[in-house]
Amino acid sequence: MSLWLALAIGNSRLHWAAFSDSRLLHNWDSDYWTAAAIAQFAADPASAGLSIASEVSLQAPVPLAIASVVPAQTDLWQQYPAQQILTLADVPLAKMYPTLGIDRALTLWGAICSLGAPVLVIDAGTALTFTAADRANTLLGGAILPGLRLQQQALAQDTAALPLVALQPDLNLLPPRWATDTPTAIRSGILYTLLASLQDFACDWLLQEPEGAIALTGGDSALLHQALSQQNPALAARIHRDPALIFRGIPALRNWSLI
Ligand SMILES: Nc1ncnc2c1ncn2[C@@H]1O[C@H](COP(=O)(O)OP(=O)(O)OP(=O)(O)O)[C@@H](O)[C@H]1O
Ligand SMILES: CC(C)(CO)[C@@H](O)C(=O)NCCC(=O)O
Ligand SMILES: [K+]
Repeated sequence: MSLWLALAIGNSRLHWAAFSDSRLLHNWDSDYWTAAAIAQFAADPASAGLSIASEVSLQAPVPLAIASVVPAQTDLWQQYPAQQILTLADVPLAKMYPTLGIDRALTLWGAICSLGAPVLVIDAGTALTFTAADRANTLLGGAILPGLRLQQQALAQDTAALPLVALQPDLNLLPPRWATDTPTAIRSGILYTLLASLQDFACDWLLQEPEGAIALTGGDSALLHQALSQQNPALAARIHRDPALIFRGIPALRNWSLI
């Protein structure tokens, strides 16, 4: 079995998937790697302690498809000998604009490959993005806002009195909306407005495309899906959560040849 990896470089961390031919075996997240760790991995992949290492034989260097929205990280990984950097030109979507993030293009393409078009993707990452395609795989556009952690950090960093709070101490319990202490007021403000944004974009999407699919991915997708299922169970049930969405369409990219 020949193994290759896909690496999506986000603004907070790395997202990985292991593939055997076009089959996605397994996906996981990690912190950023140092240049030394990358060089070590190129020479001796088993040394990285990847959890797939025991199932398959790892040839050095393991082929690696990279999608990055962080130029400094792209530079670092360009030193890796068996990499292919994915670009918008590889993604078979029409009407992409030149500065569209490759993660948004790939995640949308992944959603089309797994759910079909038309589809709306909600990526709850460092930035939270909405990105939609019509039934002809044409990008309709979308929106970008600060994600959950970024909102918490912005409040804590740019005010004197507001602390950095844990967003939801109990995943199964939405905070009271009308809070009477500071940490709960922050949780309420961020969570209820994010849920409102999500519902507003989703409702607009379903007006436009009543049979359209909706996919949710990103580091905060579990929390947001759980919170939404308490607030709006019918909408939550329509939303397909898939942490590996960005990887689903990589084997079906343009000119794809397993690197
Ligand atoms: N270990 C972690 N590091 C960073 N964020 C985490 C972690 N665990 C959970 N999160 C949550 O995940 C969110 C970031 O999501 P994700 O990891 O998908 O972002 P990213 O892919 O690095 O960023 P982007 O795609 O927007 O550039 C944060 O808002 C945070 O609440
Ligand atoms: C919006 C983010 C940060 C989400 O990861 C990324 O897709 C990006 O840097 N995009 C560039 C701008 C755009 O997509 O319009
Ligand atoms: K920036």
